[in-house]
Amino acid sequence: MPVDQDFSSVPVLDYALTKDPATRSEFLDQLRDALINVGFMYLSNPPVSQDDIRLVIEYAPKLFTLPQEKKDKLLMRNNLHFLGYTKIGAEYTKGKVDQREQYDFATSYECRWTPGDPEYLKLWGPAQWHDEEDLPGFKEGFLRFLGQCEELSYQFIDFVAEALGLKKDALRIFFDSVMQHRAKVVKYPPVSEVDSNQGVGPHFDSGFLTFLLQASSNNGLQVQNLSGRWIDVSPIPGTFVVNIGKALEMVTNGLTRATSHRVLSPPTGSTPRYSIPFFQNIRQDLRLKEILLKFPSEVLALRDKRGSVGARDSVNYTEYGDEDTGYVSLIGRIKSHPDVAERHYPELFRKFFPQGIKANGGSNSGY
Ligand SMILES: O=C(O)CCC(=O)C(=O)O
Ligand SMILES: [Fe+2]
Repeated sequence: MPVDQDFSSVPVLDYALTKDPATRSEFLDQLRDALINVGFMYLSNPPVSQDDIRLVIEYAPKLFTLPQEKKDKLLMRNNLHFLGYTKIGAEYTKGKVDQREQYDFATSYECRWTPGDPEYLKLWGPAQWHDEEDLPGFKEGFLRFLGQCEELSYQFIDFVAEALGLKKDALRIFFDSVMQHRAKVVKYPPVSEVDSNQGVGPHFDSGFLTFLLQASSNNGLQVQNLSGRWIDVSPIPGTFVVNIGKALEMVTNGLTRATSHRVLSPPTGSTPRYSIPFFQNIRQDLRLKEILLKFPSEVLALRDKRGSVGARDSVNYTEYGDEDTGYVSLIGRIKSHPDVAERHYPELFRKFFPQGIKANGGSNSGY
């Protein structure tokens, strides 16, 4: 694509347009363009209660001001499902330490792994929560918020199918009737308080769609355009930022773009930045290469007009296609959280960290 047609800002799509038959196709046209050419968009007027959005944003800083020993009780290192609290310094992207503190939560789910099953079934299981008296109302409010994000993620995937010229329910084959999706609450301290400005290093998300709430007014999130330039995604109150993961890019044959993104730490003297991403998972037992979706030629022509996207700073998900999606996700988690892997997945840990954690660090985020 000629550089003058490359994106220099992230488009804003208004979900209210989907409600009226007269404006629905306008939404689908904007969505198609954003999916193919940008890979990122803001979504205004999302079907998620603004009261619940305000509620989870209000709780975000409180999760981190709890005494350290309370946070440590929920350490992800002690959790088979990679759920819980991660201190600064324990997470890596492309072998470099990310300067962020975070909790990984998830929608409700009981682990289904039993001996003899694939190990990746251990990835899904119950989240860890603080005692009710330490954060009254948080668990209930956050789960209510996650339920709405989940519903939005299914509605949105149907719009993605339609925008790409597929049947409305064509992408539903990637979901089981019972699924687990994940979400995080993240804190990025100012650069003066941490070791580098790598809030999170350049990466692609791994699943289908990500819905991100920017929970403070700080800049910091950036996406890489087709020519490799970093573009700011400044917070717009009341919106979600929606982006595409590697799995969706793969099943759409590169039609939709998983776009490389990163977060720079807030500058010295700034308040911390907070964010709340929701990650839409897909079934764990699929091999993406075996699933062929057929797109209309006029839609494929739009991809060809865009051209192929050159190498990005991010790591790749080359395993997708040949392995079960659950295994690919597990590898992503192992590389991002080697301390969890060392404890709960010793064989895979040795495979990916033959010299131990310190020698080669982790290698990607993926979430
Ligand atoms: O915090 C953000 O704004 C982005 C986080 C992100 O990209 C991720 O965790 O995958
Ligand atoms: Fe991400």
